[in-house]
Amino acid sequence: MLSFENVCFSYGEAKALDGVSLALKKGELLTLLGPSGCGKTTTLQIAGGFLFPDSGRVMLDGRDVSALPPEKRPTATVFQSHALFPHMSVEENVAYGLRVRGTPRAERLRRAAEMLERVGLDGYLKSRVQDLSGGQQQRVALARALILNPRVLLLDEPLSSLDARLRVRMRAEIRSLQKAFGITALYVTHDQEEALSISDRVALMQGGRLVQVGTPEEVYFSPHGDFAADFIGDAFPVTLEGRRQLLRPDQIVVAADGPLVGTLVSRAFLGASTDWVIDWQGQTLRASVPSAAEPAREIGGEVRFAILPSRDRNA
Ligand SMILES: Nc1ncnc2c1ncn2[C@@H]1O[C@H](COP(=O)(O)OP(=O)(O)OP(=O)(O)O)[C@@H](O)[C@H]1O
Repeated sequence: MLSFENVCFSYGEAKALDGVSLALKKGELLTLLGPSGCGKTTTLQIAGGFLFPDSGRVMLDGRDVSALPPEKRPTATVFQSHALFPHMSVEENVAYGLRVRGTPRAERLRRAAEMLERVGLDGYLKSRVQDLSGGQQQRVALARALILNPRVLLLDEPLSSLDARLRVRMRAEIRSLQKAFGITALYVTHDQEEALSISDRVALMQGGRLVQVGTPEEVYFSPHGDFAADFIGDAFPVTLEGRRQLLRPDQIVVAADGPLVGTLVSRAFLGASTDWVIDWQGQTLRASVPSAAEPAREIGGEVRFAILPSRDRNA
């Protein structure tokens, strides 16, 4: 479908991508995940034809598209800012790409209306985009991309301008639209929860390279190295029975009859859960305690807990 073959790219002297090889399967949603500056957006822009590789190739349906500009590629991009035209109505925004392609007016408006119905915005055809909510604008941006019938949909942090609640709702909507259309999608985010919840596979990046590519469960339960374990799931290192291990906060279970005894160093209330930092034999542990079941404890007081075995299949 879409693949990157040993793609390298530099902005002047600064190397942004250092040999990225990745193949998307037909109909899958693959997420590029990683910290700021790791090269996610650069990879997406190379897929969309906004940037061209210094070396390596981008293949789409078996064809080398490395040198093609965006309008010559069967891709469509949804940007972080939505990039909608504020002076145009919703239907004009959605029909825009068809207008550029020379589709007759009656047909493009018919298809725009159809697409807006599919994203749940029928009734808003004549609205001005600035009168819509953030979530509705997001759906207009999706409809505008999907109407072009792209082979691959590219999404660059499409939810980052929305508030936290709407982000959670819209990621489910994007996922269900992507499945309903059966479209292959490349999605960029720096939010690990978003990546785990929305993806068929996650590609974790660091410093312009791919660290690990796998299903959400694979990258969570079998991280390749400390960076992956820490970035996806906040793992921390502990020495247990003379062996270094990576634990996650949900493996530390605070319980009155726990076999291990430590000292509570600090706690941070997060709502549904409360993060505890526990000192245990000079080692620092982090526990995620369900707030409803949080025992009353003084900072500096004794804490009893158990450690759940790791589900890491490589451990
Ligand atoms: N236009 C540019 N000119 C120079 N350097 C750039 C430019 N755009 C990006 N870079 C650099 O290239 C590297 C990769 O950037 P990129 O935007 O792909 O990362 P990212 O993972 O998408 O980060 P973010 O999540 O912050 O958007 C970074 O070190 C960044 O500083």
